[in-house]
Amino acid sequence: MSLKCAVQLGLPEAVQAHSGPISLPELISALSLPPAKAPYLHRLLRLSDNPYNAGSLLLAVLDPVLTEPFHRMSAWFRSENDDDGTTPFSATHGGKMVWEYMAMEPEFATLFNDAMARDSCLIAEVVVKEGRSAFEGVGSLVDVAGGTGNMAKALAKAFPGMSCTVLDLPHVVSGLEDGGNNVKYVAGDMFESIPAADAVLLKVLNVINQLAVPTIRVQTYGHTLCFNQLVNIGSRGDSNTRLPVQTRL
Ligand SMILES: C[S@@+](CC[C@H](N)C(=O)[O-])C[C@H]1O[C@@H](n2cnc3c(N)ncnc32)[C@H](O)[C@@H]1O
Repeated sequence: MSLKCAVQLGLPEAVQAHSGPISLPELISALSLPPAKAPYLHRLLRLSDNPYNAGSLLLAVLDPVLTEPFHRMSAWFRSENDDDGTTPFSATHGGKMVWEYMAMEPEFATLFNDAMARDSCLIAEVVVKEGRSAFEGVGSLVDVAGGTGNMAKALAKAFPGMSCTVLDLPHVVSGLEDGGNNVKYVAGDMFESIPAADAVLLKVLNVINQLAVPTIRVQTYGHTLCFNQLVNIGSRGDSNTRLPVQTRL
């Protein structure tokens, strides 16, 4: 919650905007805070603005839109609704599922999409550096549920011969310009159709308990590339899975 407060106050931006080290009084002034609050300010974590800034992710996951459903989990467990598709999220938000909710709440959707885009910046950098072989011979690729396209943009830049299509729901991609970097956007539902391409990219998150470090696997299943972010929740790892990126062909 301290991080949320720091981001809401605009602390990272104030530090970033200041040329050189910033003193506490200068920071208080830059943030337009009462001088009496100076003693408390040093307790807040400082985040700096850069493409990997976790601020929007933090604000998204701590937003009541996402935290409220957790307060209803025990009630959901006890309820007899196994076959009606109700989730803690939909029970909180008038029966809407998460993507349906996002389509109707642009402010939260923007926050969430920005959080995803920041994450993709980081993952794309690792994938491009460590997983190049998975893209050899791929002339066209479609990033399914690719959000606002940061992954596709990074891939198109790294592999100029490859054209990239980002498929996502209309409220996410409508209004986004086709990038000059061989990137175009298609609004649609992945359960209805996926644009034709040499390869289909899926970025998924798995929480498993065998790995010692967070790991990204670039796996290919036929023409499907799967960026599998494996997040460790265990304590032991084995030597085969310690690489930051694995390419499985
Ligand atoms: C967790 S976000 C991941 C976005 C992006 N792949 C990334 O890693 O940054 C999931 C994405 O799936 C999209 N999505 C959900 N249902 C979809 C559907 N039926 N068809 C296409 N996209 C969908 C959402 O709009 C959202 O952008």
